[in-house]
Amino acid sequence: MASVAQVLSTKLENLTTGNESPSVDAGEVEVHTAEERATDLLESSYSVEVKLADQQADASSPLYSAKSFEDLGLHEDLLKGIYNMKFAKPSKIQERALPLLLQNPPRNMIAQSQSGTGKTAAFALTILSRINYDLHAPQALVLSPSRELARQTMEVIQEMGKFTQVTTAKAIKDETLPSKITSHVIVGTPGTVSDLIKRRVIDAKNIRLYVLDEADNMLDQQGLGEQSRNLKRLLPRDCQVVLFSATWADRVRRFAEDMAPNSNQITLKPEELSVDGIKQFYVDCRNQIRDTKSRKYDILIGLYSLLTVSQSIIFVKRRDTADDIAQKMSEKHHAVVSLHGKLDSAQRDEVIDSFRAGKSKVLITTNVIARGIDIANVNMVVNYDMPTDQDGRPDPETYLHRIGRTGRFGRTGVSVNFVHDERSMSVMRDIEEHFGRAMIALPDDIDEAEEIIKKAMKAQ
Ligand SMILES: Nc1ncnc2c1ncn2[C@@H]1O[C@H](COP(=O)(O)OP(=O)(O)OP(=O)(O)O)[C@@H](O)[C@H]1O
Repeated sequence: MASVAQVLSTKLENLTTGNESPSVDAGEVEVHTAEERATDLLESSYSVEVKLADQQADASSPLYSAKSFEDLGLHEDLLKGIYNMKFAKPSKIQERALPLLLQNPPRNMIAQSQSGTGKTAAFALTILSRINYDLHAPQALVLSPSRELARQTMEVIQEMGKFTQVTTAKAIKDETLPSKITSHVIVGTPGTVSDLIKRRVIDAKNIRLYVLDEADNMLDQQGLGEQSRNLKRLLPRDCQVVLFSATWADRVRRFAEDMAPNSNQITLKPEELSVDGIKQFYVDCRNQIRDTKSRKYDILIGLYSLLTVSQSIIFVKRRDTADDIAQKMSEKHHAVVSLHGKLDSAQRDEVIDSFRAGKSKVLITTNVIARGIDIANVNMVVNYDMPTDQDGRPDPETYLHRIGRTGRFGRTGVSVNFVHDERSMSVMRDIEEHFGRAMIALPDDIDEAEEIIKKAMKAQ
């Protein structure tokens, strides 16, 4: 009979070689143009599956593209910006979305692509292509669900637009702003942006592009959804609405279509959403002699004392758990920071900046930064508490965003889920089923577990 370790390493190999992955039609992306979807209404279900012209081995990869940035017809100043950022070729979402986003007259867009595949550049290049640089007034408005993501997105737009005349402003809490913003692009969180429009610090009349990043999250939350919808009413009627996310739960699609009527759409199936570079494990903390709470913590500490992880993020449910673990791990000399909504703006900026700069190695956080944050060195994500919604139901969307903080743009990464009772096990199983991906049990022996994780981090 094979040992547990043998079974695990075979499973791991299968995962690495893709043998256990559900089959994905190589090189197919579903693109539904607005016209085609109008036909859908008349003729039951009609969808266009665009086959890539050049079906190479990796054509199913979301990073694969048959085109170059030149083929996408971008302005020379933008090409300079892109190449300066060391982007060689567009990713699949960039290749697919940009021609639709840049068509005239402008069309709304609802787009989906796996985490870490370059959605930000897709909308940033659209914004930078559409601005009238001679007009010193806000022309593009981007909403993000967190201040950390708004700050990051602003930096991407600035870097990409380095060779243009673009001016930018951040509309986030506690930011010092002029009495009238004349910058071309505003990136902010919904509450602050609404407030600034109400106070006429932002004049919305020239806004021609309204982008909701992590749009499903914004439209799904009561407060944010209402603010985003109210804001749209204040914008010019012909403003192009662009909604991006890695996840689009069915219940949110209706809101999205109201927000972005007659849109072009790019969609993925749930089983196409998992990023192959992220290997997903779980630790079963049940049936331990000690109570599960301290056992969970012991296993966490055990993992961290053995593993050399460049940087990692630990997700917990509650703010006080984040602080508690951060304090205990600091006492064990780990370079840890915690980030959650109880911190003030300055503290939040300091924490994320320190983590981004690599000064701290472990970030313990709640769902506040589950989405969008892009830090290349993060090679492990721990779900210390499995993600559930307010009613305690499994939350596969949040799960996918959390683990997507690693394995960015083709890098390898590992996620480790902590299961401590029947409930958390059932949450994990539901999430597995939702995405059609098996998570691999790590053995109780911490040294063995470490070997497996290390191997997965190096795989590819
Ligand atoms: N064409 C490209 N070539 C090389 N790197 C790229 C390209 N496009 C984007 N990237 C890089 O890939 C990383 C992930 O991009 P981005 O943050 O836009 O992902 P995303 O799809 O928005 O992910 P998420 O769903 O997590 O928000 C970034 O570091 C970005 O600089």
